[in-house]
Amino acid sequence: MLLFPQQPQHWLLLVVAVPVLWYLVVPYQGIRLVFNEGREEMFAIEVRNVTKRYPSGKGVFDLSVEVKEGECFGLVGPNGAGKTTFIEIIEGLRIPDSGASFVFGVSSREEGVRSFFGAQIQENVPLSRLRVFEIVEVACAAYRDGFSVSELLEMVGLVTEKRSFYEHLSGGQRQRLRLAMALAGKPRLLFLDEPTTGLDPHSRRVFWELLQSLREKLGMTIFLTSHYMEEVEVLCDRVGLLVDGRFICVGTPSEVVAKYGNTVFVRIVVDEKSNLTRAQAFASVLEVVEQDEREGVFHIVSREAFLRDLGELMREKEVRLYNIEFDSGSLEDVVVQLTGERR
Ligand SMILES: Nc1ncnc2c1ncn2[C@@H]1O[C@H](COP(=O)(O)OP(=O)(O)OP(=O)(O)O)[C@@H](O)[C@H]1O
Repeated sequence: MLLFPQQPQHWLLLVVAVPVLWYLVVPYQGIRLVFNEGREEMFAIEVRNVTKRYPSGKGVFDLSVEVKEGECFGLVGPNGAGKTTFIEIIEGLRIPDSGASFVFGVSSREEGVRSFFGAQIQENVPLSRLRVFEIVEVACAAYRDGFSVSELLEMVGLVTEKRSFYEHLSGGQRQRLRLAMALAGKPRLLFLDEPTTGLDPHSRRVFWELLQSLREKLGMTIFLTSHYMEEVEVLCDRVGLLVDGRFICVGTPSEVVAKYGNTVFVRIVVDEKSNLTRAQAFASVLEVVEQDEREGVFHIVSREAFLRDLGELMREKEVRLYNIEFDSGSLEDVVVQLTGERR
């Protein structure tokens, strides 16, 4: 009767019953489809208008973000901006005052949300008197269908250190061990909170390479916080800059630099008969980074203003150019500039 209604009242029942069942049953199964401009899409992370205000007035305010499956999203911002608060709301460890967040369609408030992600434990967890393989064994014991101890040690390059005590590992090895623990349950989503803080530049690069190769192999989504903009440029598809609990900008690192960066550098080289020493008097030069008679690097107001100055110099002083290169600055320049503007 319900499948092939004959009577108008049965049609009415069908029209009412199906949406009600859909609403009740689908979230229960942990499946929630997001209807987005006619497309059906389920995000790895979806946060809608989340606010958490602490008694001090600090916190995070009206934050929304969507992270696609397989994407690497970087959350950056100064100390106290609200990064940990935001990440812990998504993980279900803090309850927001308002708004909602979902991981693969499951509300962060539900216990089951934990099955989707792995997170790196913090340095202050007491592990020092345990050996590497014992620590990984404990992590593996929590999952039925996760990776084995030997798979994990292989993945993070700690096979030869498996009998070493945690306290004897280098900073880079400890971070790789924490990564192994986070990966134990074969998570679809990995949370990394400042994963390379305290590492030397070489160990940091080793960690980046490891993460990139694991991402290629396992295809997981990554949500990380970082204070290193180079790390974000190397690893992340998109970045969100959080200041005082609010997003100032979200986009790919190059979009953010192109849209918000007003730091422009120029390097010019002139021929041997020309002299560049007058260049620092240009109105368009904010700062001389380096300069000698034939070559100079300047932090400038804009390309247009500098080219006007240079045109004048070439006409009046017969300066001939060998080479000119502009550089828009880095994500770090933009973040420093935007963060400073808000302070
Ligand atoms: N449980 C809490 N109770 C009261 N205030 C808190 C609590 N947790 C964080 N705060 C405050 O909220 C603000 C945001 O803190 P949060 O730790 O989220 O920032 P963060 O961006 O992760 O900082 P950092 O980069 O230093 O780790 C800070 O001013 C902090 O003091």
